[in-house]
Amino acid sequence: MQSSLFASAEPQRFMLQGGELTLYPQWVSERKACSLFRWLEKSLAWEQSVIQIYGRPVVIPRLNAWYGDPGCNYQYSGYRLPLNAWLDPLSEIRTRLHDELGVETNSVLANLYRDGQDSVGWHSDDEPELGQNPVIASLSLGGERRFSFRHRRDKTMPPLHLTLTPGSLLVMSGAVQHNWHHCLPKSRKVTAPRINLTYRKVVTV
Ligand SMILES: O=C(O)CCC(=O)C(=O)O
Ligand SMILES: [Fe+2]
Repeated sequence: MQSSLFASAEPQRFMLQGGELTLYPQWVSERKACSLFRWLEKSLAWEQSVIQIYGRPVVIPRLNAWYGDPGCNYQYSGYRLPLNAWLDPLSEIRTRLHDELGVETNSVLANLYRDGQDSVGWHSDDEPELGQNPVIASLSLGGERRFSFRHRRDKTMPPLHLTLTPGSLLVMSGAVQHNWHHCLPKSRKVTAPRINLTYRKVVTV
């Protein structure tokens, strides 16, 4: 399935077995998405982390940075990201997620895909510190990218391909992380960098 670029700002819902995705195509205006992108690109504590895959060091093909409440520690693939204190524009989005959508978070993982060669491979956000069935709210800024889901076990389930446009918010909830993997593939068609803010709730603070 391929989502089209909706002119309407109506949320789109996708029922995935055991979970749900809600895509708000224009959660942030184009103008605001643009200024936020520029500010985040120059202001966040970006680093290119080195993770462990099958015991070997791998330099991730993107930059990332971690912000959150004190004690919100987050580790993936054997690497613990340094925790940074909230910056106002990041906490403003956190407050809006809570007030408008009832999504409670205490941290945010920012990703910067510098070009089409930057990516994130198939994974699910199922680290123990996020608890069972986490709600993850993901804001896209900058260049548009494709984002795909495939079932973790049942290969007969059709994959889902979304296009994440600047200003769009994707909320993943229910058993999405338990049942599905997601990825942001490399692409030769990409012409602009992208920043993604994935708001999360670390439950083992
Ligand atoms: O860039 C994205 O939209 C998603 C990134 C992601 O899946 C992650 O940080 O866990
Ligand atoms: Fe993820």
